[in-house]
Amino acid sequence: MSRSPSLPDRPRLDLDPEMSDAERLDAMRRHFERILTVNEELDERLNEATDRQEDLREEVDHLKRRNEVLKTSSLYIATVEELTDDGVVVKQHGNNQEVLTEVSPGLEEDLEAGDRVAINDSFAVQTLLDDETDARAQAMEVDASPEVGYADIGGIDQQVREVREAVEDPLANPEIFQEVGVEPPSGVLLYGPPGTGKTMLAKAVANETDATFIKMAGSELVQKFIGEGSRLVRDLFDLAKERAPAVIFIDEIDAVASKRTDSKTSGDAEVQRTMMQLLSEMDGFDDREDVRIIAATNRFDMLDEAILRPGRFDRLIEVPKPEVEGRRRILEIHTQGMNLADDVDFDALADDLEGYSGADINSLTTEAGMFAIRDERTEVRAEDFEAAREKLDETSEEPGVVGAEYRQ
Ligand SMILES: Nc1ncnc2c1ncn2[C@@H]1O[C@H](COP(=O)(O)OP(=O)(O)OP(=O)(O)O)[C@@H](O)[C@H]1O
Repeated sequence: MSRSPSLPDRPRLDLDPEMSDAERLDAMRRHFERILTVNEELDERLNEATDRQEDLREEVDHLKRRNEVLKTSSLYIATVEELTDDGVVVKQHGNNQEVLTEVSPGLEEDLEAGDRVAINDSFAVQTLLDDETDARAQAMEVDASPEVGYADIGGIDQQVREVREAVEDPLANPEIFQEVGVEPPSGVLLYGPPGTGKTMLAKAVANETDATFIKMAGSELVQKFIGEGSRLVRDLFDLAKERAPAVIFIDEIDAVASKRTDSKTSGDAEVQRTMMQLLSEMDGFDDREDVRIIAATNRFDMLDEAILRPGRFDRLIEVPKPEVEGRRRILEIHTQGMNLADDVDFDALADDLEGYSGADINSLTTEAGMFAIRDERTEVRAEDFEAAREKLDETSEEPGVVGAEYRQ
């Protein structure tokens, strides 16, 4: 950086007592002119300094922002072990490394042993995090006895059979597998368009085997803190073992198990770590007969093949949209409690609903009921189903509305 030139000297007025009045006046005029010049020069220097100050301020702001980004993009999760006079002992999640570290000013008083905190690259504690149980509760749905049975699922009988074979038999009769000497499939992967009954299938199999249903959405596993996703995966498997017999259902598995991309952002690395944790939990799961794992995806094409290897998700079951007979059955299931008029013809209706998923058919029946209510009738007629179908077909033209993106 160049150093500023020194400031101009202050002009001096030298008056000689021998001077005549005219000479004095002249000297004073010249002095006055010198003062004006110096003043102009100082003004100019002041403007320069103000501009420079402005530039520096911008630079400081920029550096502050960068610092913020750096701080937030590289935080790790740790648990406070002990508060000592020399600092705080924290244990980092993931590698269990213990370190004695310092705390950001203003945080010291809030910390207690057992707290979950975010630490930066140099292990300094940056933030106090919410209670871990909150994070767990948000990410997982636990249902001791889901109220879905096989009879509630229509049009995918073959898939129900396959899931029962791969999940129910090892839970209910593990000895058969031992006697025959074969390993039951490790994990079942259900794939197909949205709303075709994948979640229902997983719930039904948990219900019918009296197992606890534990659901986690893949998108919830992709956490912003380093180490958090893999920790949740570990928690998920620990919880399943505690609550066994249990069915673990990982929805949207593509969020954690997509093909590797070329980009090397820290977010991708974190997703990779979460997937590795998932694979290692599955690989290390020897005595797994009382915990079964089901995953689901709408994006089979995106999956990393590593998760499909033997011993992992090695039973693939496609859950397609229902054919006409399946649509008829799903219509029956979802109108069971409805007061239907004689003119409702399920065969004709099922024929017309080409491309509808189970979830679409469920919406259709509810919508038809709404038309009857609006018309102040207690009986649902064929015309209500027709009006409901028109309404759903209309909304499905708009992107983002149920059905639009996957109805071929
Ligand atoms: N085969 C089916 N039989 C009966 N009802 C169905 C069927 N498929 C879907 N439904 C209805 O649609 C709702 C949503 O289905 P579900 O959540 O099981 O779909 P999904 O395949 O898991 O969807 P996503 O991929 O979007 O998670 C169900 O609660 C049920 O009312």
